[in-house]
Amino acid sequence: MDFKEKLKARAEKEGISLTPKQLGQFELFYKMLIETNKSMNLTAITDEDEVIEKHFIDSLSCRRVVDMSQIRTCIDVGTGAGFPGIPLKIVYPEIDFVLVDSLNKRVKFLKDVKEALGLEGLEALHGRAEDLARDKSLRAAFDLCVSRAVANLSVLSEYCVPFVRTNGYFVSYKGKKGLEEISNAQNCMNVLGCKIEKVDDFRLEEDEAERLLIRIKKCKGTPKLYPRKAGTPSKNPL
Ligand SMILES: C[S@@+](CC[C@H](N)C(=O)[O-])C[C@H]1O[C@@H](n2cnc3c(N)ncnc32)[C@H](O)[C@@H]1O
Repeated sequence: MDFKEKLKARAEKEGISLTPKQLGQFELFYKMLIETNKSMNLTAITDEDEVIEKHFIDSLSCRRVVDMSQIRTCIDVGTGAGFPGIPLKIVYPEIDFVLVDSLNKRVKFLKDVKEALGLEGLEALHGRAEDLARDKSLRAAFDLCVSRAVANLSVLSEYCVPFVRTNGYFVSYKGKKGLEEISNAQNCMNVLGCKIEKVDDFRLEEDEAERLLIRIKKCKGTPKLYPRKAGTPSKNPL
């Protein structure tokens, strides 16, 4: 089977039906990822099957805990090479996405991906979450924030929750260590005015690793103090 056939079949098992256009966009993204990875550190995962499973299918898993048909705006914090943001944008083109990363060369790669794939309604922004969350056009502006492999849950919630509108969601993609992080995050949830509403524990078909999706609901406006200045959340987690 070629790349598109494999991805189509794998997505169908997850209940996702991909159009020829979407399959073409995934294939082009895969090619750009592998080509650019030769000169820039984007990902340690390069095998075709593994990219499909651990990057593409994994990125789409937030639909397990959020009704994506209710989402109009989404921000991906610490997106790196575009995970989970780019796969989500391909599958949900009607949602406006902002992808944020503190490494400019990765943001430049994402701008090239946007152009090549013809992704309308997607902006790649260079900056630290702690600084960008103070920008009036971004603060409390999103129905959903997603983030994978960026920081522990308390630190990450301080980065992410300020971007979410009241009653919106932050979904944190975690491995099995996520459970311990949840038990240490209660103070942080209280301070930020949010709560852990749902935890989904699952495995992907082609990967043994335990995965955890943590859905956090923002219950009220984030106090102005948060996020604290760049570097403070990770040095001194809430
Ligand atoms: C381990 S990578 C994960 C990338 C991607 N989310 C994934 O799952 O493949 C973490 C990324 O978060 C970015 N990052 C770390 N701290 C950040 C911050 N405070 N604000 C914005 N981006 C940050 C890094 O530059 C890096 O690209």
